[in-house]
Amino acid sequence: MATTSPVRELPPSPRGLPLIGRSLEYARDPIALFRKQWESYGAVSPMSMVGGDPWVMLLGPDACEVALRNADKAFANGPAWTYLVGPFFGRGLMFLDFEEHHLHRRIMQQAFTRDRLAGYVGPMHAAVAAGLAGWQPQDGFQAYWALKDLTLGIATETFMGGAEHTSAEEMARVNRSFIACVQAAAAIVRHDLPFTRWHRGMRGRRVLEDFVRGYLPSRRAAASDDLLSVLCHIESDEGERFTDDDVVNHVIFLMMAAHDTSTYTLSVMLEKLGQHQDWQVRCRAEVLQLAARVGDRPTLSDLDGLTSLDLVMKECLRLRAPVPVVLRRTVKDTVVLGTRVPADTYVTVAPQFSHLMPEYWTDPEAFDPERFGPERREDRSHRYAWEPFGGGVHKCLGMFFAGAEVTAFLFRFLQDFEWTVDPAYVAPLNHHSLPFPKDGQPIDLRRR
Ligand code: HEM
Repeated sequence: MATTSPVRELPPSPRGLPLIGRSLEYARDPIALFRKQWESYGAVSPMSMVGGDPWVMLLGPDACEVALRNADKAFANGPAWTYLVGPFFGRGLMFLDFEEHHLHRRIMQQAFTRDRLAGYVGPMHAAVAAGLAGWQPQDGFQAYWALKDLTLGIATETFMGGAEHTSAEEMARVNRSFIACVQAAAAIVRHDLPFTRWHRGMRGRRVLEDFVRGYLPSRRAAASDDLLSVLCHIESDEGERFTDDDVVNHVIFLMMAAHDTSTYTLSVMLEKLGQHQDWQVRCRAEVLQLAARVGDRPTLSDLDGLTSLDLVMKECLRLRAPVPVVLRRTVKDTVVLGTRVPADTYVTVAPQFSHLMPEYWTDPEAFDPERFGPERREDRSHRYAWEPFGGGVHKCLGMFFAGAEVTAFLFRFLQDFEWTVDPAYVAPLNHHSLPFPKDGQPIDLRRR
């Protein structure tokens, strides 16, 4: 006779501090918190975070897979992400669920086809060249902040067609507004009161809306290759299109989704390539070979051939995922690996922990890009062992865009510069919202 194991109930959550639960512990050292939870409870553990609501943490690829695949439609994105950053990025694709998400994703996919991506690569090269022209080689060069400006330049070129008529000063204000919106996610006071982070985030959102809305008439009037224009004109196979509000919401979310994640990925790559000169030399040799063959402006297919850079990018995303956790909220009771998770529970899904589990990776803390090479393919140890771009229906729509952006940048950078980072350096990370190096990621930079 078949037997079924009884469903376990979650043990009570450790209390943490009033109002903020264990958020500070997360902000201090998320990996240490993941390990503590894993050792105390295993894959499904109780948590307490900001707001005092019940939270659950899912650790390891099996548990992450259940939530990301979402076979019984128990996990929703909107109510979870809205809680964290909804007023600033709400109604972006990642915030939509089920039928509505399906409809918007169907339309938006048209903006990320291979042909469209190939069209974004030209403006990327132009923005990289313009951005790098201002980099002054020196010891302790603050790479992270320079990269942040440069990737905003890429986003402005590829998303907004260069944002003609916006002065450098206004662009700097737009950049500050993004930062205000992202940082508002970590606010303890989550109301629009003067002088609070939340308030600065709300003000930032208004700046961003005015900025994007100002370009709608010209982009609706004539189709061009930038993402804003593409979103104005694309339709799904069934003829569905975005309204003006949809376009504004999607572009603001896309700029956020693309900006911090790519900046951090590049910053980690500069750190690791600065510490591991053998890899820097290897990647440069590949780039020089490509440049000798195709010149200054490689196409998307040319960039695909930079295989060493691809290995390094994958390894950096494993060691330091730009999105270490994704959020969900249960819309009904469900069971994860035998443990009941009640309806209306916030759920933290932690891909970053899977990336460091010795069960799936040899010497997981070591920088070893070759582990992704055809001989080893450690990422195949489990379908969800490596999931920096998430999984299931919400899997990152911009992953190939990010790959193109990163390789377009390094294609130019490796030719023009060489750099070192002390092998003993450990980046001091701020984890209040998406991670970034508090010291600006210093590198010793020389022109070649
Ligand atoms: C290295 C860079 C990036 C990383 C690590 C990353 C990571 C992620 C992750 C983990 C998710 C899933 C969120 C969830 O499941 O709730 C996601 C969603 C998304 N990302 Fe990215 N992302 C990156 C770059 C980009 C770029 C460059 C774009 C756009 C140009 C982009 C657009 C999106 C969109 C539209 C979604 C929502 C997909 C949906 O909900 O259907 N991302 N990203």
